Amino acid sequence: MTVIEVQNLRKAYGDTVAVRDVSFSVERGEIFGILGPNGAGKTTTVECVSGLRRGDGGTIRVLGRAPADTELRRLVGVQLQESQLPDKLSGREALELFSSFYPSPADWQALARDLDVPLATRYAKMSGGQKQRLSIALALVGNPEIAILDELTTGLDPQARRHTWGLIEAVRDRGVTILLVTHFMEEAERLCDRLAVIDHGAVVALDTPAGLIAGTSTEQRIRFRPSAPVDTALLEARPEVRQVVRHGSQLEVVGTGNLLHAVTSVLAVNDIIANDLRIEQASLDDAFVRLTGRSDSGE
Ligand SMILES: Nc1ncnc2c1ncn2[C@@H]1O[C@H](COP(=O)(O)OP(=O)(O)OP(=O)(O)O)[C@@H](O)[C@H]1O
Repeated sequence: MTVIEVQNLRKAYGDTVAVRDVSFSVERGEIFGILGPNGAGKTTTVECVSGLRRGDGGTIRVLGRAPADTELRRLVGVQLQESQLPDKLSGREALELFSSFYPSPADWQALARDLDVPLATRYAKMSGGQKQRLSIALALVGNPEIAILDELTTGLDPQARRHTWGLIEAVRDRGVTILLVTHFMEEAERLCDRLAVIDHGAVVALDTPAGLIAGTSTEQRIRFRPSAPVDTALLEARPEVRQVVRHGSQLEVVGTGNLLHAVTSVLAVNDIIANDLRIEQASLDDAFVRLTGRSDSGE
């Protein structure tokens, strides 16, 4: 069942067209990612879905309603990139206050424990990571059906980031649908069921992480140190092999299909052992570069 439907969304700020043409739909229970370089229009898109901004064109439906529908405040939890709270509010006060807005809130103490939110610290005194963890907890405290998380792990150290991924998966396992904006390829690959790659205000690809990677290249590279000299013509004679390159004592074989089987069977017939064998395949980074022409996501 579709819970978020965005069709031909457009939004400009004066002369700057932030979102040119964005369409995607999110199914109940999935973690749907929006990935793209800086300034691609990701935040503007999710702000329109959250009802915080109005698009100039296109349609958005969240649980069948228009984003501004007040009923959605109860059903959708939002964690935004730069949430600002009053400086004097402590973690405990913020969680207590927010949970009082909802008819059946989550156990905020358990959330604070899971996310390591400092309860006694005032907002102004919190580190960037602590503020971030508090804002994630606030997005989840109302027990929402949908959680919208923008750059949820930016500013967290790698360990805290991995811990947060586990928490997000646990939230999804409770049936919450998650719309996630991220810069991090590893995060997108690990967490998202499907991804929309946005560039210059438009969706340039929409697929599973594995589908995006497969669309990039089916080519593989195998590197190894042969235990004895190899007649490279024997490898090149195999249809799976496109190229064999020597790098000192190492051989690199580039090809497609069941390349590993092709290489190991040639070596086995010739009593050669492949030492230090490594296989390289296309990654989500490669897919991102192909789709956006940029070498990183702007971290
Ligand atoms: N309030 C605003 N007023 C004017 N221009 C804006 C505003 N917010 C965003 N923009 C511009 O709109 C474009 C898209 O911005 P947006 O924040 O949606 O992108 P983003 O993909 O989320 O980027 P980032 O990864 O840097 O957060 C950018 O050119 C940005 O400078």
